[in-house]
Amino acid sequence: MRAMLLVNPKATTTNARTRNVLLRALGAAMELTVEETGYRGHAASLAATARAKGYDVVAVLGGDGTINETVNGLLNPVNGIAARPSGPGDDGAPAPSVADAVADDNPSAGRPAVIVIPGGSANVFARGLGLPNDPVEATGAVLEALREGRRRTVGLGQALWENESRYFTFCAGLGYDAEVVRAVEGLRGAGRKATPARYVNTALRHYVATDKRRPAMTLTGPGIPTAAGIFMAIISNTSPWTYVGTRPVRPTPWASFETGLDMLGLQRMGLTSLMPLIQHILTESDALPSGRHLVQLHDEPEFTLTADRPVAFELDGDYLGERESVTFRSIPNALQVLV
Ligand SMILES: Nc1ncnc2c1ncn2[C@@H]1O[C@H](COP(=O)(O)OP(=O)(O)OP(=O)(O)O)[C@@H](O)[C@H]1O
Repeated sequence: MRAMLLVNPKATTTNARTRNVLLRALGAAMELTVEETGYRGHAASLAATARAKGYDVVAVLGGDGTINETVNGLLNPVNGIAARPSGPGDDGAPAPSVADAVADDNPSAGRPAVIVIPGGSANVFARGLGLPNDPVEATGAVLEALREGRRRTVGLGQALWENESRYFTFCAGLGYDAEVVRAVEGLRGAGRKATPARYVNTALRHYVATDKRRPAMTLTGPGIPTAAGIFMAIISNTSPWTYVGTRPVRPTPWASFETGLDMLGLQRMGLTSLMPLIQHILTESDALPSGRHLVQLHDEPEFTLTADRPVAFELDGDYLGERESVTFRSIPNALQVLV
């Protein structure tokens, strides 16, 4: 089995020691090529190369940002760069190969499988797959999966806007949540670490500044009742949405890698509406949050959020600018993960 290991040396909890442990452990089980990412977007082009060269596996030691780039590289084989597809299942790639054609029913079969070793700050995708949030322990779990030939096929989300599209592994967001991601990215650019406390503090401070009077967004979609007056929306491909330390945060508790996309939209941003919601999503309850100011979707193949002015947009915790319309699609059976 041939594997390419992508290491982001700049990821929050990645260091030379874990890198060496992983190298030795995976190297004993597979024929391993190691590549360090040197800049933003590098993981996407390396993953696209791994797919083009017929690697069986792409392993990632890094955070959710590096995983996201890797997945986009695997699904958009031209240097990992996406063009806006014209219809469902068309990912802007060149004509399908024989392997792709064989894999029609299960598109994941035509691509390298993925190994995820958590090396970032939150590691939501790895933890959502049930891996321990420790790189050495996660390596042990992955080696066991390799020995037992275990792999899981997961669906992905895809966001499409203007002339671009991008896949996401666990979430996307429009509005307040993306404003907080943008603010934390600004702090990281100034040299601060992205700790759970920093996210919570930034969210609390930013709450004062966010627009709580004029909702910008409207939800539409095939078979979905139109809902206007939405301030913020969380789009989920799995649950939990994120973690505060070890505590899972579950605004869309029914979301899963095996179903379509879920969404939670907020039509009120006042504290009296937010406090019970925050309390609910921090519990382990499988019940959906309740309230007349909430717009909820479960297991949907496609929907669109349109805004009457540009709103902040994030995808897998990566800030992607301000947008006025984003369509979200579920891409079933997109990826095989050794887990
Ligand atoms: N050598 C590098 N120097 C600077 N940035 C890099 C380098 N390699 C990758 N990156 C970028 O760093 C970003 C963040 O990395 P990554 O997600 O792996 O770790 P993290 O930020 O610590 O984790 P999390 O995403 O969970 O917060 C990625 O989006 C990637 O584009």
